Amino acid sequence: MVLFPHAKINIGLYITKKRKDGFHDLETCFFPVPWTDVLEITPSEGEFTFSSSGLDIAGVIEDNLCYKAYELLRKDHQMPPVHIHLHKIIPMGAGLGGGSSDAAFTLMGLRDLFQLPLTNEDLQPYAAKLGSDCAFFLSNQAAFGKGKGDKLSSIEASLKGKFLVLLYPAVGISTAEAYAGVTPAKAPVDLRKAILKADWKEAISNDFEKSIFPHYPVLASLKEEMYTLGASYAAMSGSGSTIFGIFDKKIDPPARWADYTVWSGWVEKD
Ligand SMILES: C[C@@](CO)(OP(=O)(O)O)[C@H](O)COP(=O)(O)OP(=O)(O)OC[C@H]1O[C@@H](n2ccc(N)nc2=O)[C@H](O)[C@@H]1O
Ligand SMILES: Nc1ncnc2c1ncn2[C@@H]1O[C@H](COP(=O)(O)OP(=O)(O)O)[C@@H](O)[C@H]1O
Repeated sequence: MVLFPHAKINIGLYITKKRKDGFHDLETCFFPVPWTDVLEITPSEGEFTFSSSGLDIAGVIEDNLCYKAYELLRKDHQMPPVHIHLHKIIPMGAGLGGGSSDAAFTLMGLRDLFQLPLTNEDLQPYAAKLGSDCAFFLSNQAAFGKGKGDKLSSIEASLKGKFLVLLYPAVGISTAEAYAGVTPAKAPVDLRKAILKADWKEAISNDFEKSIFPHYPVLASLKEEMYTLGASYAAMSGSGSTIFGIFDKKIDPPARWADYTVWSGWVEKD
């Protein structure tokens, strides 16, 4: 079975509270982006095995979220061993949620491969244990997230018909460190309402930009460059360092971005 775990971007991100469990409460809108890894799951003999190609993934196999997803599901459901091959394309530590997406798609892939009687909703508690962002990837649809990012509700907003440009400038930012740099505060807007209006540029922001941009001024200038190129909205995704721009027409990435990882494409589905 071959699956295509996709990336996400956050449009609006407000960190509202430090929780007793050390995590933070946030308010954000997640949007799926069709930049994908390739994940193959096949039944195997003997024991669980894992291989990867494409971008190097740090750590041992036991650290990999695909392995963790398999182990977590296996505790409650009888499953034979599998071989997982992950072709890693989505940059890591980039604010694109690629690892969480791999984990969520592993859960759904195992469920489908072994016909486990589980709905996507039944998979939510497993996803929440694997990562705060993980539950979002169980449905390929824009969602408002609160709590740790795992309390989701659907939103009517969509990027369908927009041309998206994602620029990863190879600045690796640890999510935990990014959270540590933010002072939580009440969200300045009701994001669920603001996302339905047209003035995103004036109304919607990402709290991480305030603490991250002073350390990496290149990120602030890349965001400005997106606007110069005609973006209707530009921002950093999640804890960074990916900067994205939303356009009404196709643009060609400028030659000066040759050192960066760039993905661009039309969004074709809601
Ligand atoms: C910031 C966001 C925004 O969508 O995305 P990324 O930029 O990582 O893609 C997410 O909240 C990232 O979610 P995820 O990447 O799943 O984080 P986790 O693995 O659960 O947690 C990594 C670390 O981030 C911090 N963390 C994460 C989520 C949260 N609500 N509060 C936190 O304080 C904790 O220090 C935790 O140990
Ligand atoms: N299957 C996986 N793919 C990517 N990263 C993984 C995976 N499993 C574990 N990780 C770890 O998770 C970290 C965060 O990766 P990722 O979710 O892609 O980024 P982000 O949190 O910025 O959205 C990586 O640095 C990596 O060490």
